[in-house]
Amino acid sequence: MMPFSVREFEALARDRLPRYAYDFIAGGADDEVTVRANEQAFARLRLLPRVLRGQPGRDLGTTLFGAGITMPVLLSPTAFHRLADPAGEQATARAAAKAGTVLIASMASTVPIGDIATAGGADLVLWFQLYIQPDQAVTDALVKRAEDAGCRALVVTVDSPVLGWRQRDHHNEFHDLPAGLYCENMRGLAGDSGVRSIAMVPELSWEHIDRLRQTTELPIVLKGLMHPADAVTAVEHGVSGLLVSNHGGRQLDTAVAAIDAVADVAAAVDIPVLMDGGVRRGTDVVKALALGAHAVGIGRPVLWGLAARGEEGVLDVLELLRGELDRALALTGCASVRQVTSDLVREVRC
Ligand SMILES: Cc1cc2nc3c(=O)[nH]c(=O)nc-3n(C[C@H](O)[C@H](O)[C@H](O)COP(=O)(O)O)c2cc1C
Ligand SMILES: CCCCC(=O)C(=O)O
Repeated sequence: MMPFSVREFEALARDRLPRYAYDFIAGGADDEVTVRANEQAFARLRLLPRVLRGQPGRDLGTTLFGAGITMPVLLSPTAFHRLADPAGEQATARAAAKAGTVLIASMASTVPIGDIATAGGADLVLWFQLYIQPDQAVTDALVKRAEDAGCRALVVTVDSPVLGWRQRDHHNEFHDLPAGLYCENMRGLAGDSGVRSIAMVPELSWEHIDRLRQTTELPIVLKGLMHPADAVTAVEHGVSGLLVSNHGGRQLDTAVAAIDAVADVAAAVDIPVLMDGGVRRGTDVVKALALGAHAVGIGRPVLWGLAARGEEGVLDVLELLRGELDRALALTGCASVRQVTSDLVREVRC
């Protein structure tokens, strides 16, 4: 069956993946209230279209930190792509390059960042997601690896001072990567224990961000920030962008849906605000833009594409979303992503 939506890709991926891998990807923290809320919140937002604004075509392109991208849909960082396909992050990188959008490579990738960059080639806009490590020398080495690979931004995940309680992983006893898979970016660094050697740092604070700011010239994006007061503080600390996210409901369960946090954060700052969590349709992208996001990220949909059909599947997912976004813009009366305004969304009770 040819999938015609992200949801249909998920069904295909579910059939193909071993149970533990499907659960790792689909699952979230505790009761998974926030996993569900991320999608449900989009359904609660409804579009109020404009008509008769005659336009021959739509311009989906935008720019981020000086790089042009063909649509405001990024690949959010997700760990362990080789769980979904043997080519792992290399396949994902090729698809992102072909689609002309940003790949935020996870620090927990199963292909080293340099090889991801090589696979994507010169066309790929590559960013690196970082968990700041307890040992500064390890963090510095990771930043150096990302810079050497040509990454154009650092995305620092700040919603994980400890890891969320992933009940499905406990039931499946999924604690170590299968033989042959490795957190490749950690290889050879101090404390590298081989498997899942990434540490969460409960002490993480603004001082860590200040220190990182002094270490690198790359733009820093904070990922996992939801509160407008934190957004203001981030700007004071020289942060260049924000990715509003609750980690796809994998960290703090019962956190508000990511889309519900966007408007207040966007109103509080002048730097680019991105969001991820629950984006499954082109109409979701329009809603996020209307609420002030510059672009959105997708996490699980990429892995569904990868598990279903490798590189081609990731590209199919991205192109499905591009088509949906294009149609949604046409149907709301927008000639470009810049024309999406806040009056196009209404919240309903359902
Ligand atoms: C399987 C999986 C692995 C993830 N790994 C990471 C990671 O390594 N680093 C990170 O910052 N976020 C990670 N995330 C969170 C995503 O970046 C993103 O916030 C989330 O998936 C967005 O929600 P969505 O899956 O509904 O699109 C992961 C999410 C999933 C589903
Ligand atoms: C130590 C890897 C963490 C990956 C991650 O962020 C997630 O599974 O959500």
